[in-house]
Amino acid sequence: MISTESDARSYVADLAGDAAIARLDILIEELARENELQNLVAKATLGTVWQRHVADSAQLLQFCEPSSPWLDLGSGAGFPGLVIAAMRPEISVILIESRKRRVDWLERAVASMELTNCQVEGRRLESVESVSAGVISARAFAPLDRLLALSARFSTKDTCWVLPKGRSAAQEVRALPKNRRNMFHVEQSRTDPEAGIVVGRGQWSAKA
Ligand SMILES: C[S@@+](CC[C@H](N)C(=O)[O-])C[C@H]1O[C@@H](n2cnc3c(N)ncnc32)[C@H](O)[C@@H]1O
Repeated sequence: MISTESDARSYVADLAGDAAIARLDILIEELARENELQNLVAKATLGTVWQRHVADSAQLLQFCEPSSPWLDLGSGAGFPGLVIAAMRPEISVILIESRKRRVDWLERAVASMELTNCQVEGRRLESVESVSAGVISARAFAPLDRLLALSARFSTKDTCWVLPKGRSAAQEVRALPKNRRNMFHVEQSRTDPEAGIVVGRGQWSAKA
């Protein structure tokens, strides 16, 4: 379990190296500044930002082979999407976010971090043009059934899903229709012993 800030930083460095750490340091510095102006993350989490946000995002790389495009739904402050883009420059990452101030923040962060593999779709997911996603991630975006209904059209038989879901992960999977829920399983989070990540592969069909 990743239980200190230095553990979290080393964990990310081991997965992605110094260039990624340099980009993430920029993110953390700018996030602290921007959080004074808009509520991007809970203020209390800024002191443990490597554990609560950066490593929490980075761990998704251990559950899914990254492939393009990686769609991050409801990116908000940029987690996990900005972290994945910083750690995997060879993957194209699309951040989908509807709130204007957050879209502006994400665009500034992409520029400051000098990410050339990351694009911000500043609109509601419902109006984003369909693409075949290599990976779909979403942290704190929507209940699982709604998330799947909204994003089914981006999935193919090869799409990998990584959906941090906190304590409700297993319960949300159990609530899916019986004949289709077996494409998902729950992995334990490495940053929070009580949290689960819904992981799956395949195409979700919006119809039963
Ligand atoms: C609770 S925040 C989570 C942000 C980030 N993923 C994180 O974990 O820090 C959810 C974000 O989803 C965005 N959102 C909600 N519904 C959306 C939709 N239909 N399309 C695009 N973005 C949406 C909100 O504006 C908000 O920024």
